[in-house]
Amino acid sequence: MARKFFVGGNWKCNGTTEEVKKIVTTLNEAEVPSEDVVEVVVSPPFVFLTFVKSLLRSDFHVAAQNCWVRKGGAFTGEISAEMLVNLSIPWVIIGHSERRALLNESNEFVGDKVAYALSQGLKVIACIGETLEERESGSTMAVVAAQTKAIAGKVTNWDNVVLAYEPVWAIGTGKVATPAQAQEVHCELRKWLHENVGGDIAASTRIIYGGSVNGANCKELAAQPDVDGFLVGGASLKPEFVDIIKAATVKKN
Ligand SMILES: O=C(CO)COP(=O)(O)O
Repeated sequence: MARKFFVGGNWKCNGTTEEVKKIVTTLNEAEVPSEDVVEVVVSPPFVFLTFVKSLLRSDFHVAAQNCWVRKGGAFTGEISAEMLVNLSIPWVIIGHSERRALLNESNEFVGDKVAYALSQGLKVIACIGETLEERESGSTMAVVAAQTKAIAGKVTNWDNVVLAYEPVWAIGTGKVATPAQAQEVHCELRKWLHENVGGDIAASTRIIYGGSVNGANCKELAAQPDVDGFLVGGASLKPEFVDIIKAATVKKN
């Protein structure tokens, strides 16, 4: 089954109103492959979500960077999945390594969040990835399999899930995984899905790569058979994000 190329821009905790307008203007003026070829989703901080949604071209979509694990209520500072649905925000990023590390989000908690967000009708970019220590000790696959298992155990319908492999050592470091390193893990993850979830789901679920992706390295990564797109941090705030979107055409050659 064909997997449509997916490019997400995770703006993290960045931007002023002026900067946000500038990024959106650049995206709106860009000539990129059609929606049939590439799915583009940008993820501004919560406070800019509706603003970006109102300005953004209609073939690009928005994602929140997080949401609460259950129904909203007395949870000061949290944003619920129901609120995102109410505002017609279609996507949410869950389990980013920055939240796992800095806010102690466990595999279990991330799995619960993914399940709840899906149950409310959101589409989810679920993030996994190993630290440098884990890679160097040879436990990369064990770590990402455990993270994926915690998610897979609670997901009944994979149609609205994109799996983002983001090695922690590659995030914000300029130290991108080599195409071979990315392909190896993506291929293993697809095998894991095949064995533990099902062949059809393994074949149809997009597994995207994140970690120091930029305009210069995106094409080689995109050419890998199991790399179905990207989740981009720093470079998604810059005009080169457009070049990363265009890397989708590599798949058609
Ligand atoms: O964390 C990331 C995307 O979610 C990747 O960040 P960088 O592209 O800045 O390395």
